[in-house]
Amino acid sequence: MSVNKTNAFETRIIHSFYNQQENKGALVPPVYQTSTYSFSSAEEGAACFSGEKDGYIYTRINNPTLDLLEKRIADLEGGEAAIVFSSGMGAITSTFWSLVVPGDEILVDMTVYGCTYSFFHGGLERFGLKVRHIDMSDPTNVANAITENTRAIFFESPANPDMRLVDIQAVSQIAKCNNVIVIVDNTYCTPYMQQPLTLGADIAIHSLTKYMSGHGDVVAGAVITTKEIAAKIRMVGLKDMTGACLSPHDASLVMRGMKTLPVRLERIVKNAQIVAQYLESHPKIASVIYPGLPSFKQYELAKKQMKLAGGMIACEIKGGLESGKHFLNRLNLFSRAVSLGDCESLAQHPASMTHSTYTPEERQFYGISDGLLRLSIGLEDVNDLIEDLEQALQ
Ligand SMILES: C/C=C(/N=C/c1c(COP(=O)(O)O)cnc(C)c1O)C(=O)O
Repeated sequence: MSVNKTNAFETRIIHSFYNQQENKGALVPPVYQTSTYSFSSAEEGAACFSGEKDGYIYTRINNPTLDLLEKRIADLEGGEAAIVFSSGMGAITSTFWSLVVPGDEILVDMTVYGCTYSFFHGGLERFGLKVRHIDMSDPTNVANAITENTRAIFFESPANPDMRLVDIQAVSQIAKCNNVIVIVDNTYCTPYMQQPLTLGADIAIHSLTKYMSGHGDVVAGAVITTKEIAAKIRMVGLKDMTGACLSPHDASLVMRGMKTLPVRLERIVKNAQIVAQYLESHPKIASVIYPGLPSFKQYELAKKQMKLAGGMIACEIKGGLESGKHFLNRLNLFSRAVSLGDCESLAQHPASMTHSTYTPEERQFYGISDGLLRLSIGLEDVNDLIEDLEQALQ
């Protein structure tokens, strides 16, 4: 079976870059669960370390199982190369530690995942970088904010947890004119729904923990970009700065989960649309933020930029924090859990959980209200999900 670029996404995500007959006929790629590799001679070892010869040196740097996952992910995102990591935060930190130096400035959208926020303000700023948050929902704000020290622009679209979108193509065009790199965290969408690199971004980042693996059983991350930037992130960020390498076994779990990504997302999005419409019509719900609703502020951009509206819903319950907690505590089918993109539907309270790294003043400023809830819609029967929400809203 040989699969190539002419095959569809759904076919490539299952088969690409693996030949069964070259692996004793094994239907599923063998897992190279090894930490290190032997050399046939001292000369070969030296040649591998010097880069004269392509070869495997040590699994923190590369590994055949990790290679296969990296090739597949790069292909799916339309990038030249990819590196995988032991977490999404490993991907983010390895990327920045490889590319920035003290004095550089980074422009960040108003809202990002809590630990990413902590890394920017508790990590990069501590080492002499300037981190500025701007409202990237209007690309002209980006153009007006760039200075000669601006090195990178970072955003999530949709953003965790308030679903803000950024026009990737518009911001990438502005950045390119100013020689600034654009880094997009594409965790909420996956390449099935949105491909930032084909829209002009330089680097796409994933928490593979989420939709890509999709079964709540692995923590992993990935970066997709050009061969040149990937080599730098691998040999500096991964190898020396963070060491955040992915285990070959966990890489095989990610590849197993990825095989069903298209069908999982198609069903998840159908469920999410029905749940969002139900919540929007409920008298106890103050607001619902979901890209598939015409009431979504950036509905036109969502339709233009995203193949599907996604599985994440943000909503505000009337009565703020207390009624939000009451609602969460009454859920039976939804799991009260952080993370997202699993087969199981999850519900959490950003202000006290995933975004508790923000101070109350910061949450106020960045629009993460105390009453905001985040739902990750899974694969359960949608009537069962609605029934659980209905009884929790009593
Ligand atoms: C508990 C984790 C949550 N998120 C994580 C996350 C990461 C970081 O990814 P690892 O968790 O390091 O794989 C990166 N980028 C985005 C948009 C994310 O949502 C959560 O929100 O619930």
